[in-house]
Amino acid sequence: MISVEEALKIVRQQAIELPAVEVPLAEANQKILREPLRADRDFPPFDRVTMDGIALSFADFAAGKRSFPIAGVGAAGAPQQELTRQGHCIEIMTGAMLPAGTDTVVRYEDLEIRDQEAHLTIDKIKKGQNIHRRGEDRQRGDVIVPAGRKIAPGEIGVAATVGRASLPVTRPITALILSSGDELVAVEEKPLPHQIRQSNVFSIQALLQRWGIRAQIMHMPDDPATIKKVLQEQLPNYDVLLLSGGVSKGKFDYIPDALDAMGVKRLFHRVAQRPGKPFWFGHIPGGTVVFALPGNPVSSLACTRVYFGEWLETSLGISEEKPRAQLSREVSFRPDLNYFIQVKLRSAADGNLLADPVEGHGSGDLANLVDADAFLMLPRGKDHFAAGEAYPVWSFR
Ligand SMILES: Nc1nc2c(c(=O)[nH]1)N[C@H]1C(S)=C(S)[C@@H](COP(=O)(O)OP(=O)(O)OC[C@H]3O[C@@H](n4cnc5c(N)ncnc54)[C@H](O)[C@@H]3O)O[C@H]1N2
Ligand code: MOO
Repeated sequence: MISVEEALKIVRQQAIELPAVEVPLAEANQKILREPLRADRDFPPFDRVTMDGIALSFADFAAGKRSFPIAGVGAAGAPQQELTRQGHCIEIMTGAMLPAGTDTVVRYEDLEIRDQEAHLTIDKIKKGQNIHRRGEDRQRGDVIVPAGRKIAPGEIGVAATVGRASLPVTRPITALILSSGDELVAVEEKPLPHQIRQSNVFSIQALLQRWGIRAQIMHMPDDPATIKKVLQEQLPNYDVLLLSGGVSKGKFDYIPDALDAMGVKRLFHRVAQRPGKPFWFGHIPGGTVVFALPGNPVSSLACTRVYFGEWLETSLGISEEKPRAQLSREVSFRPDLNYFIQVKLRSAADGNLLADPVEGHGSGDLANLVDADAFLMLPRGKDHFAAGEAYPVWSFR
């Protein structure tokens, strides 16, 4: 049995390289950008008026002028106007190019217009006011978004503004979620007294959607020959297989042997943690990575969130230190295991993230997951955890 830290390290070492694919802008959100986005023009591309009002020359104001005959009107989207008559102004709208021959904009709220003339109603204006200067934000040729960045609404807006209708992004992972167990029946079926409905595969599929993965689902009976056949057929088709159930010590727990027989190399089996102790992890060298998750619903969800999440984020180059949350009350846990305790998260008045333990009835209690938001990792080596102590947290909401 290995420690959580060793297990995480091994999982990270199996990160894979994914190719880049071109996707339409509308599908790029949350994916990883593979090439830098550069400014094709200055940001903004011209001296942009930021208030509806009049554009004038500050020198006229400084010379004492307070009334300005209107020489023209400029809308956003119209070519640049030019003020040629000294002491005049041009009515100008937000988003328009600043007219040539002007350097200052006064908003409508600070003037009155009578007889085609604008009369200022304020005494103080600043030279250059209400203008967003050309190139003030970024210069043409600047890298605005570096390669490797996770795309979010800001990056989408920049891509659009520099004229990219499609973007090169990391191809999404292909994943198959495979359950096993003769007690499991389809969701649509009415279980007999000794049966239960499939649920893990759907929870795991939903969890994977947080990373934009559309995983397939399949079920296998507890029959070694069938399991091997399904594995043989499916292993070459996916980057990842997530198996649920059949990895502990039961007489019908065939998964580890079947994986071994199909050439999947075991990298570890059993981790010093609860839930999820019987977790099995391996790979086909240079090929498919396999997460064989313990069948209990809380265990399979916790292992997917923590280990699959870490593997995926490392593969995508976006693995980060996990956020931490503070226990809101004391907890005792005696076994010499890391404890991924279920918690509800809330933010305290001082801004700290607080974790309210919601322990439930063990790793088979799938109803408890609806009362929780996250797994908080309490470390081994102590059995009493005081209120206020902070630990890493993995949200599954
Ligand atoms: N002698 C031992 N027994 C067990 C150990 C152990 O160390 N020694 N570990 C326990 C722990 S911890 C866990 S977790 C489970 C994991 O066992 P398996 O991975 O072999 O899972 P199964 O036995 O197939 O299933 C466990 C439990 O979960 C239900 N299940 C399974 N798949 C699904 C599914 N797709 N949807 C809903 N529910 C599912 C299954 O019916 C069982 O009730 O082993 C302990 N035993
Ligand atoms: O992995 Mo088991 O989850 O401790 O019941």
